[in-house]
Amino acid sequence: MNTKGSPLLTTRFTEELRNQNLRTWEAAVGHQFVKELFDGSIDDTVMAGYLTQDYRFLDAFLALIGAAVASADTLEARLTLARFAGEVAGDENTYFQHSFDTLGVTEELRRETPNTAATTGFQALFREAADTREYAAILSVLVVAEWLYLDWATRVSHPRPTDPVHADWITLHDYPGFHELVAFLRAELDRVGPQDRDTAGDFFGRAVDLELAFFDAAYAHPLTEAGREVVR
Ligand SMILES: Cc1ncc(C[n+]2csc(CCO)c2C)c(N)n1
Repeated sequence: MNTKGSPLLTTRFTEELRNQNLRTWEAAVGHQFVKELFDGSIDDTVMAGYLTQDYRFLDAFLALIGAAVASADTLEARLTLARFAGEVAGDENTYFQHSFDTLGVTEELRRETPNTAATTGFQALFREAADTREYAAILSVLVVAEWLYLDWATRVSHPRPTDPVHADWITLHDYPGFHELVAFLRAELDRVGPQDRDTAGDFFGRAVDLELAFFDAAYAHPLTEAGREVVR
């Protein structure tokens, strides 16, 4: 028996959700983007486009964490989520600024680059989840965004690439605090999700679909060298 009094061998709720989306989940975690990030062969135009879109993702994501802080049902959870928001606003933002400089992605170019459908889809999903004001719905989206990234970053045992733009993107999704964060978010969804099964399953599934679409979009919409200021 575990602490909730369930038999040990029952599947965790978050595991169940992942199993329901396993094909798409595996396609995202084993994506060409992940392979090329680890072996350092990813094209700068692909990385520049990906990070330009992901910075918009980060903005909407921070708003979603705010909704999680507002809807959490315990002080402990609220404190953890608030600290998480602080981290996202710190280290993650620094990585983006350094990488845009290295890849020659100017603010102007970022302004002129339209959203891909996946970015717009994520922004809409984040807003929809936040607007439910339901902790389980919000957590379902947060769990996918964090757990799927932890999964790809930890699954491959290859040595880290040497380029900091590549290596630091992996490290941001595989350090002890991030493992703890994913453990916390999953435990929270395991706790509150089963009371809200349909909503949780709906938001979780749509988030997994978008994660795969987001990787695909990086190859469909590279930021061409002509548009960038520094071509390395
Ligand atoms: C498409 C996409 N999905 C998930 C993440 C992962 N992620 C999103 S915000 C954030 C900050 C918390 O550490 C992390 C890790 C991403 N970057 N881009």
